[in-house]
Amino acid sequence: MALASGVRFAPRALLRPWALLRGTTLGRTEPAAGGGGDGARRFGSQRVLVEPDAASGVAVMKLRNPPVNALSLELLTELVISLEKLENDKTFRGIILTSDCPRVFCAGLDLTEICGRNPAHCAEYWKAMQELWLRMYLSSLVLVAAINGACPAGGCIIALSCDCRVLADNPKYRIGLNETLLGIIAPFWLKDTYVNTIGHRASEQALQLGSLFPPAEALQVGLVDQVVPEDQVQSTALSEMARWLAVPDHARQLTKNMMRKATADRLLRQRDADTQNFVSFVCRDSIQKSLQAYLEKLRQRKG
Ligand SMILES: CC/C=C\C/C=C\C/C=C\C/C=C/C(=O)SCCNC(=O)CCNC(=O)[C@H](O)C(C)(C)COP(=O)(O)OP(=O)(O)OC[C@H]1O[C@@H](n2cnc3c(N)ncnc32)[C@H](O)[C@@H]1OP(=O)(O)O
Repeated sequence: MALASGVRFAPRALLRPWALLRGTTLGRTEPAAGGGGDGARRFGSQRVLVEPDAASGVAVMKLRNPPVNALSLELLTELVISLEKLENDKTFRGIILTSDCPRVFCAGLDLTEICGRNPAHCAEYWKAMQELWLRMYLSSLVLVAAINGACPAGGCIIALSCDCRVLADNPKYRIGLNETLLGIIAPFWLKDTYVNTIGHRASEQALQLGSLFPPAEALQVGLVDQVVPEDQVQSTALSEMARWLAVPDHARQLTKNMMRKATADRLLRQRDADTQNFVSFVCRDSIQKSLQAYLEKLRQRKG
């Protein structure tokens, strides 16, 4: 990902993303409802809808992996590819990331990807999670999260990777890293991202307690930048975007890189070890049992 200055952000480490997309519709371009010209054409994939506005240089990227936008391997892969596509298109300077699923921004890791799966699958899955975080955290584009639903754990990771967060004012839309309540542990790079956002003491407390913050508290602790009525989330995200885009790209990009590079480099240096830790941790019998019990609880809660 080369900047205008020639500085490179994240190395293109990933994956074989295309191999995962058999049977999906990524790359399809279609006119948006009521749309006409180029700026109104949308593209995307099965699970990520992209509505680009060439005139403003801003694309709205919608997660649509119902019912709760759980981060399946396919969703992670499609997000990386959509992000890359926008980054490689000089028309675009910013992305507003939001959810197409009612009441949920993103439910975090898709627990079915790590429950009852073999170590190779868990490793592939975790590498895709690392890749998305690296790409988002170091993106040269401005990323604004328009958080229009619940945002636990991995959902919060996605939001924290953005430059700015706008949360809808609904007490059900809680945000935070609740991993400990599932009996799992946030990896160091996620902890670092939390600390970078809300500071050490607040992170220490929130991580250990697995706190999920309702909007007013999320604002107070600095986890989000604005809390607004639900019907103003998109317009506020657009206003925020305008504020960020008022800054010359090269200066903003280099500053972002300066602020975030050390955190990303730490993962890049230990990526394999982090994957091994993850796999050996989640494949333990005791962890599998608690994840299974958590999933079961979620499924029963429904009825
Ligand atoms: C050294 C390091 C070592 C190890 C590191 C270890 C781990 C890595 C750590 C951290 C990274 C991140 C971790 C995670 O993200 S774990 C996932 C955490 N997510 C949650 O706790 C959220 C769970 N979901 C909910 O609370 C609710 O679903 C939600 C508030 C999002 C929406 O509520 P709603 O009432 O609208 O929907 P539900 O009826 O609850 O759910 C519908 C449907 O979806 C299924 N579901 C929900 N969440 C998940 C999920 N995360 N994965 C898979 N499936 C999920 C739910 O079971 C229902 O299914 P069904 O009954 O079959 O319709």
